[in-house]
Amino acid sequence: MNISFYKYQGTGNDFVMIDDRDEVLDLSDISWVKRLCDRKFGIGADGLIAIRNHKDYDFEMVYFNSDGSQSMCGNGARCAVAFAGQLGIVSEKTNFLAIDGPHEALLSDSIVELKMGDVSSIDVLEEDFFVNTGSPHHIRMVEEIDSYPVFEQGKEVRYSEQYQPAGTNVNFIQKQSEERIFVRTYERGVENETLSCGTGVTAAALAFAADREAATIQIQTLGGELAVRFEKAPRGGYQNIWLIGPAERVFSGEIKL
Ligand SMILES: N[C@H](CCC[C@H](N)C(=O)O)C(=O)O
Repeated sequence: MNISFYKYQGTGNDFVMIDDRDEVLDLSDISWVKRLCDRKFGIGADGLIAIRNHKDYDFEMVYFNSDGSQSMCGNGARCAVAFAGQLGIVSEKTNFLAIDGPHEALLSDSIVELKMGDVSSIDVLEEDFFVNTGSPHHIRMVEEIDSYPVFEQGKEVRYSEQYQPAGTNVNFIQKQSEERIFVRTYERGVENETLSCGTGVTAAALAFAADREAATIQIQTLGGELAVRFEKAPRGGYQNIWLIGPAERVFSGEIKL
């Protein structure tokens, strides 16, 4: 069976996007997901997203990491909103469903503002932090982030005993100012450093500015610039968390499944 696909990227986190509203894809068999994401034998991507109809929302996004595992993906969700705009499913505002629940998003030109789920707590782990922003994230503040061994250190934390069996994503942060951080991420399910991670920079911004009533943090990643806005919730935790940045179509094609 041949299928059409689009390739999108959000600050260098890249995805195969498929309009599966006619539900022809077998989402229970992940072998084709891994092949399409393979950078030598397939299209090549950090992840793959299938868009499906849903009776209660504009659309549903089903996200797969390149190893076939599923999770919430912030950059992928921003790209899904841009793709839904391209398909004419949404215009400026949308409500869609992802694995971690419903999300609101705003689309203007190639900028997508994505409302993330509320965060109930930030766990302090000696020098580090842990935050779940729809997917799990370990956060470590470092100096000299340019030369930091992200792959080696990220892999060690991702497979450490404390996170077995599910594992975690691992984000390294360097403070650049009170309002700006540089974030590099080792991503679970990609099992490598990615150029950016949407749920990761959201977790990093919350951990960095955890004591503020409200904040907008600019985040530099290897793949481009993102911003995260949030406020403290009255009964603890954080709410009105928005992930903001570009989402762009790179190319389209057809491939044999
Ligand atoms: N690898 C992550 C999911 C994708 C996260 C990242 N691509 C994002 O933009 O949030 C995980 O397995 O939890």
